[in-house]
Amino acid sequence: MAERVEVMLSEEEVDRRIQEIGEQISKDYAGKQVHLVCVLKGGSFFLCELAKRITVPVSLDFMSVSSYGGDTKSSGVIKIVKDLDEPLRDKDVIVVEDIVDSGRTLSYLLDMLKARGPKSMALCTLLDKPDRRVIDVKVDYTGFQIPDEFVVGYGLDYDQRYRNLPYIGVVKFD
Ligand SMILES: O=P(O)(O)OC[C@H]1O[C@H](OP(=O)(O)OP(=O)(O)O)[C@H](O)[C@@H]1O
Ligand SMILES: Nc1nc2[nH]cnc2c(=O)[nH]1
Repeated sequence: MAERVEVMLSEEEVDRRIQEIGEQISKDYAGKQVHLVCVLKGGSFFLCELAKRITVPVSLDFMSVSSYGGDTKSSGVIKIVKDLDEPLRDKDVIVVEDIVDSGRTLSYLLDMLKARGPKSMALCTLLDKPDRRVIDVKVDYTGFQIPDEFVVGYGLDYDQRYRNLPYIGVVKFD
């Protein structure tokens, strides 16, 4: 079966939108330093592009999580595979993600990170699939709201492939 990727959002569209979000964050955090928290692996491509477009001082940290399998998977309970290097206390934190789907991962993760005492906490996602939401999550910055399709590119994988595509696409099987 042949596999191909159909473009949903072109490289130009994605770049333009990231520039806009970068400008908005720079305005909203004028006079402050933002601490960007990247959730690996998917969020890494968006984080790098976004960070370059933010004009207030930026610091970065990275974490990696995985959902517990089996019965607990649907609860959104996640295991920290790699924790942040720095404490969040008194920092203006923006969690940067590639996609919010059911909302389970982010709902759990944000609660966990808020308990570490940041001065403020916001969520920025490149993609949002509102039709798939199971748990309500407050998203502060959204690149694009997309329909319920499995997308790849810009950090998002299909079986670990396609993360490096510079656009958002949908895998089609002919
Ligand atoms: O809203 P949810 O339904 O919880 O889904 C969103 C999560 O799924 C993706 O991560 P994934 O598990 O694919 O990890 P990866 O970034 O390492 O590929 C994405 O980066 C979010 O963390
Ligand atoms: N690659 C990929 N991962 C996801 N995780 C949650 N939704 C998606 C999606 O549409 N694509």
